[in-house]
Amino acid sequence: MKKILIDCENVGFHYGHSTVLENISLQVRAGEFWALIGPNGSGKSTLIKIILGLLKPDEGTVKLFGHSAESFKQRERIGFVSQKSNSFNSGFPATVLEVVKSGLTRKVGLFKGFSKQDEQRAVDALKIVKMDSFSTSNIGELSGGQQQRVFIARALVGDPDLLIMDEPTVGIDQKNVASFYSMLNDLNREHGIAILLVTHEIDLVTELASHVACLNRSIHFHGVQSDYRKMDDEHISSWYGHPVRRVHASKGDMDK
Ligand SMILES: Nc1ncnc2c1ncn2[C@@H]1O[C@H](COP(=O)(O)OP(=O)(O)OP(=O)(O)O)[C@@H](O)[C@H]1O
Repeated sequence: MKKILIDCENVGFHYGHSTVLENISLQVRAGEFWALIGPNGSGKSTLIKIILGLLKPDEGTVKLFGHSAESFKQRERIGFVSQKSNSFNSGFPATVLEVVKSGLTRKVGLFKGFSKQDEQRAVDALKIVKMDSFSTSNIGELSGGQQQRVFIARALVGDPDLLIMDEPTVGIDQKNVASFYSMLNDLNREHGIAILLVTHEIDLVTELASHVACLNRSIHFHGVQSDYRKMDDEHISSWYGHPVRRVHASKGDMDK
């Protein structure tokens, strides 16, 4: 059995009197690719914040790599990319390489210089996301999709086992979304990095993901992708809160 990286057990969370999450039990294992889907306001970002240790659950427990989330020290084992990463304007004074290296500050220390080896790691991370030819460009001069690739490289530079992403394709134009997902597919299949991806793209991404979790305050389905695909749209619509019709993209669409 593969190692459990994220283990949520009966997690509950409230903002004031409003219950946002209840009874969430979810396990993400090494090498798996999870899509976390659900309608607006269903608690996806809140669950991610709890997993990242930014919010404390009111009920239940979260373990990361077998340790309680509070005592988990090896934060570099988890890379995080949010939906707000791609927001630099053209005047922002940092190169692509500098942005990627900033992902090492937790490891290296804020006031220590970067070594040659750190530099090389940043270049290697940029190669993985196919952005190495932009290393000296100013981050603000890149498109939203390119910036988001750089943020993936920044999340990868610490050599994580797990990448958590909260709607990383927000702001990326539709024609670049498929190639972005294709890159995630490579990260997962070729580099063995486990992925937990929050997304609204219920068609494309569930072709990619090995597992799917459907959230709307509680988990309505979690399991392997093939079982998710067998569910009928009416069933999904009933917990989604509005009609959902999935269009099954072929895997070929992803590789374009
Ligand atoms: N800081 C906060 N204080 C109070 N309520 C909040 C706060 N953040 C989120 N909420 C509420 O909690 C619920 C879940 O929000 P959350 O952002 O987790 O949902 P989501 O599934 O990520 O939504 P979306 O798909 O729209 O990004 C929503 O009703 C939201 O209004």
